[in-house]
Amino acid sequence: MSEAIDWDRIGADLDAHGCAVVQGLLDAQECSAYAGAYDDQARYRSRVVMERHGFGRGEYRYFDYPLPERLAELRTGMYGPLAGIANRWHGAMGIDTRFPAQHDAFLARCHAAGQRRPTPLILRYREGDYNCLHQDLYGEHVFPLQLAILLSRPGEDFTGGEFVLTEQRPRMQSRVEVVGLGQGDAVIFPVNQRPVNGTRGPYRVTMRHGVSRVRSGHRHTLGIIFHDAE
Ligand SMILES: O=C(O)CCC(=O)C(=O)O
Ligand SMILES: [Fe+2]
Repeated sequence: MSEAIDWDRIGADLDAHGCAVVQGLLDAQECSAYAGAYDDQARYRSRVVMERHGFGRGEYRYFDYPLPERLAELRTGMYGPLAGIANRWHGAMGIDTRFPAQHDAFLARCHAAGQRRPTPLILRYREGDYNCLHQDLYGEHVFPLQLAILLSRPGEDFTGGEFVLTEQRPRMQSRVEVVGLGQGDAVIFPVNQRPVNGTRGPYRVTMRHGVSRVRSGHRHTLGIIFHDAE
């Protein structure tokens, strides 16, 4: 995170659209290093083949602790500013839980509740693979924002495979958002719910995310979730 990130713009985009993009969060070298280490099993605690669980098609691996240094820095560094947005959102949604300013303190809360397993993950999609709409909830403690970083080059390494978000509004039709990402770009999005301003004050909408079918090539992403898993 060498360049300054415009957190006011990110907060405004999240409020208005339910997602925000940070361009070039990782450089091309970092992206290919993560993607190239997909098969380096020593870094990961487990592997999930999506088809076996009805999650879609493709696979992913959860990193083990200790996380690679840069990944740990990214997770801790992004948490602080996002905690401010998360607390504001909880206020707007009438949810009592508040998040501490430091990621360590939030992780201590997760760990005390038995959520001790790291959740950062790397995903790999090949031709025909996709990720069904889902939510990354791993226990009672949920940090309401997460990010996904595209490691591959759209149009060069792969085609298709678009990141999508759906927003389910109470007693209304659902809305969809397709997020255009370049290599190294991150999308920040809600894990579960977000507040939307209505004429009678804010109401809650339910969000899900997924990936459309990869038409050709290989697509890798790095996912950063701030709560740990049971
Ligand atoms: O591959 C993607 O873009 C989505 C990955 C995902 O579901 C996540 O990071 O939680
Ligand atoms: Fe996910």
